[in-house]
Amino acid sequence: MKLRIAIQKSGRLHEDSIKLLKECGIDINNGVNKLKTEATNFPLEVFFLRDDDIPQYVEDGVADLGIVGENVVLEKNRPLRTVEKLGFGKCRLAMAVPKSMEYSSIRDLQGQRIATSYPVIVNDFLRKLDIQAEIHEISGSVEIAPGIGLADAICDLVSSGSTLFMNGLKEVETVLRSEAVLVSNDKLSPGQQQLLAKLQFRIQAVKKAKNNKYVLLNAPNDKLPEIIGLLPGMKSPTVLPLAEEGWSSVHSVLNENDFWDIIENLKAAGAQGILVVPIEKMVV
Ligand SMILES: Nc1ncnc2c1ncn2[C@@H]1O[C@H](COP(=O)(O)OP(=O)(O)OP(=O)(O)O)[C@@H](O)[C@H]1O
Ligand SMILES: O=P(O)(O)OC[C@H]1O[C@H](OP(=O)(O)OP(=O)(O)O)[C@H](O)[C@@H]1O
Ligand SMILES: [Mg+2]
Repeated sequence: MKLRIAIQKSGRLHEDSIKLLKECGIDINNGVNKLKTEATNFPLEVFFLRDDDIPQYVEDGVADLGIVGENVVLEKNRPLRTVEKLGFGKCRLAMAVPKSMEYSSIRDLQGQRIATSYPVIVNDFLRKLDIQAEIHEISGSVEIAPGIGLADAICDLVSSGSTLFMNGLKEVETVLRSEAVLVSNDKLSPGQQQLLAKLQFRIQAVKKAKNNKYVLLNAPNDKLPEIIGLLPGMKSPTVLPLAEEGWSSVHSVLNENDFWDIIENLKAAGAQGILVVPIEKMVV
């Protein structure tokens, strides 16, 4: 018994998808131009596909799992289960118009021509806002559309915004925020569900580790109560005596989100020699 997972053959999600499997301790040899491969140390077969085709393959049961952007999952509108958000491929689907266009609200798109590769999502978005617009579906290079007179506005994926900028466009509405997700169908056998649970457990440990840092610092013993009060830790911080009398080493785990604030406070409270170390896996 095994699981079959579909990942992007090439493009924005390809490398991060492979990296995630590797970080989960799954070794796959992805030879150039090889469209199918087996993991050597986990019952997993990997298919390399165009991302647009992944939802359909998973729905049909040709693959049991897929790694794909939420934007594609929504656009393809297939009955898939989102197992886990993966924290990469973060982007937004946004409306953009030429820089010179005066834009004050979504009403300004009434009656306009909008070019997009996401007609389903855009239609749905506009319908809910009661805006009628003409949607032109194009499969790529969407940002060029206003410049060549094909459309008045576009709706496409944005992350840094540099593609919009280079094409003389400005972002005016966020339609959707997206990241890569692990999806599955509901056809998994009990044995496959167990394998999926095992994979999900590893993914969660990798994700948690990425969001946290291991922090070591030295503190004079009289400052310990204040410093320990600043540190969350997995249970509580570890305190070990230093060779030098009156000093201790304090170890803890900090979340990426409040990391800088806590570090500043630790320093102000008298912590010295603060070391911050990445965590490889984290199981709580
Ligand atoms: N600029 C970006 N920053 C971050 N994530 C992005 C960006 N652009 C796209 N993505 C995410 O990566 C996914 C794949 O993007 P990519 O541009 O590689 O797709 P594609 O050209 O349709 O590839 P394919 O050849 O597989 O059809 C998108 O569906 C989206 O979820
Ligand atoms: O805001 P930015 O950082 O500039 O990113 C946005 C661009 O990235 C994606 O295309 P990609 O580069 O993946 O190429 P593609 O057109 O081949 O899909 C997307 O379709 C935008 O064109
Ligand atoms: Mg595609």
